[in-house]
Amino acid sequence: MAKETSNGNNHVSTKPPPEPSPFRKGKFIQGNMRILITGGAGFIGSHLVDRLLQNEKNEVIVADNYFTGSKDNLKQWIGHPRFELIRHDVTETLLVEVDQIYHLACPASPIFYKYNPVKTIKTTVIGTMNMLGLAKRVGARILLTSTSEVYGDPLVHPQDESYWGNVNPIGVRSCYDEGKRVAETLMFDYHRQHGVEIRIARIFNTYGPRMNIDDGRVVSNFIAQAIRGEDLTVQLPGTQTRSFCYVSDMVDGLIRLMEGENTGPINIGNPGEFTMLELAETVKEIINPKVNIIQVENTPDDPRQRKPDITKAKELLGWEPKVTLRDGLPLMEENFRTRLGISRPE
Ligand SMILES: NC(=O)c1ccc[n+]([C@@H]2O[C@H](COP(=O)([O-])OP(=O)(O)OC[C@H]3O[C@@H](n4cnc5c(N)ncnc54)[C@H](O)[C@@H]3O)[C@@H](O)[C@H]2O)c1
Ligand SMILES: O=C(O)[C@H]1O[C@H](OP(=O)(O)OP(=O)(O)OC[C@H]2O[C@@H](n3ccc(=O)[nH]c3=O)[C@H](O)[C@@H]2O)[C@H](O)[C@@H](O)[C@@H]1O
Repeated sequence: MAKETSNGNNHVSTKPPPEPSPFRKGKFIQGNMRILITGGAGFIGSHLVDRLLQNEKNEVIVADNYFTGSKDNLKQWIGHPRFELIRHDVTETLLVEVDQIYHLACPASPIFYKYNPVKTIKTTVIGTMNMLGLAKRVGARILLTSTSEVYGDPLVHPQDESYWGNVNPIGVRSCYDEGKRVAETLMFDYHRQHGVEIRIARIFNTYGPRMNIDDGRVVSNFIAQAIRGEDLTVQLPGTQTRSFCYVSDMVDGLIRLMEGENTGPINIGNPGEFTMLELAETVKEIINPKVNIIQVENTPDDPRQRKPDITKAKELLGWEPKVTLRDGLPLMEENFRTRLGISRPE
């Protein structure tokens, strides 16, 4: 019987987990932990690489198609003996021998995931199926970075993991929301049917250094606009809320989830909740008090409120975020100023 790691009886696998590599069972010498990170050239993935490679017992392989990520995010590791970078699209089969898989590959910013919605669905569905097939073959544990978007435009506030969501199945965001919902389903089906060891993180808006400057997400937009002295574009109505988690806290939560005994899904996010107007005011105050805040049209199906209930993460992972928005914004500002080549006025 597989270990009881899940949150409901019908979610617990009746199959033993697939056998890990014989290398893992070596009596005298245990090899390094080999970790695959799909989407590791992206924003969260590259910070995860940094953290995992601090442990000398870890080897990291990144597989990424560079759609929204870049080699630049990993330049400090290229040529390192415990690091390998593969240009690979997860919608194709990948044959590697690994012990753990952090499966992040997927465009995350709405403007990027809506750019080619069919490809986004292929990435979430076929990509996740491919990674689960790999996990099954090599006996690896796999963690999926799911999203708070599985809750859609939530009718429950704050959102806890038992909420099934309020998602438009045919809207312009559905390629991502529904794609991630199917990815979660696939994870639990491979767990129940094949015993694959799974972990699911439901990530809430995360920000920090290395986000693409023209990424389109709200924190990167406002910071780049404030540094350039442009208007901060608050999309209507401006009263919609989000909860923003600094990337170092996120990486810490993901590793704890991977190393722990719970399948999830577990919300990982910062419960501090802000309206977009409040966020704009805060960015203005901290980065450039001279800029104007303007209101612009929004896109369809934008969720009106979002705030994680992180009781499970606290209890099961001993995790809670440490970095407040006011502490995180200046860290991101510094990184954006360097990349934009605009220093802080004296
Ligand atoms: N940042 C957030 O606020 C947030 C919130 C919820 C969930 N997530 C999830 O976390 C993960 C990482 O998000 P991020 O913010 O770092 O985004 P990101 O866009 O910076 O990173 C995604 C990475 O995946 C790669 N990728 C995309 N499609 C691929 C494919 N078909 N094959 C291989 N690689 C592919 C991209 O090139 C990029 O490097 C995503 O799965 C996203 O859905 C992020
Ligand atoms: O937490 C999550 O689960 C999701 O968070 C974000 O999705 P979203 O919250 O829509 O991200 P943004 O594009 O940053 O939008 C946040 C809010 O800011 C507003 N916004 C955005 C950009 C802008 O310039 N101005 C502005 O007011 C949007 O209307 C929206 O209400 C991520 O990009 C998704 O990948 C992720 O899954």
